[in-house]
Amino acid sequence: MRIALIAHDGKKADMVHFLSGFKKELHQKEVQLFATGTTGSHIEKAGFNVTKLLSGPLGGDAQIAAMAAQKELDLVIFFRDPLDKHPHEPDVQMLMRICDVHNIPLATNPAAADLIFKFITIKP
Ligand SMILES: O=C(CO)COP(=O)(O)O
Repeated sequence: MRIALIAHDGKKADMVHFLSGFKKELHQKEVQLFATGTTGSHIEKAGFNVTKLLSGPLGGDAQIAAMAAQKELDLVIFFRDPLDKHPHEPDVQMLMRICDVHNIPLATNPAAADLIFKFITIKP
């Protein structure tokens, strides 16, 4: 299971908190985590192994989108901050569009991500 993790600045703490609730599941060797740069640093500090890509505003969202388009991801978790502005909003929209084009599951808030993780982890 290849999972991409992205969080806007106002949601990075939520991302770490969310992942901490699934520590055991996420440490299984078949789970591979990818993240945009700064999100990845936060996740790493919380004790997870994660492949860090570029920071979002520098192209990280676009890199994740490229991976999704090439079927290199099974799930994208993107905690967006709907109350803030982002200079790379076109990249954000592009990433979500690519997920829909290629039918990649995309969770944009902790409640949706929680449902997906619970579904995945109870499956054999
Ligand atoms: O900007 C982002 C998503 O659009 C996230 O990028 P960072 O993880 O580098 O902050």
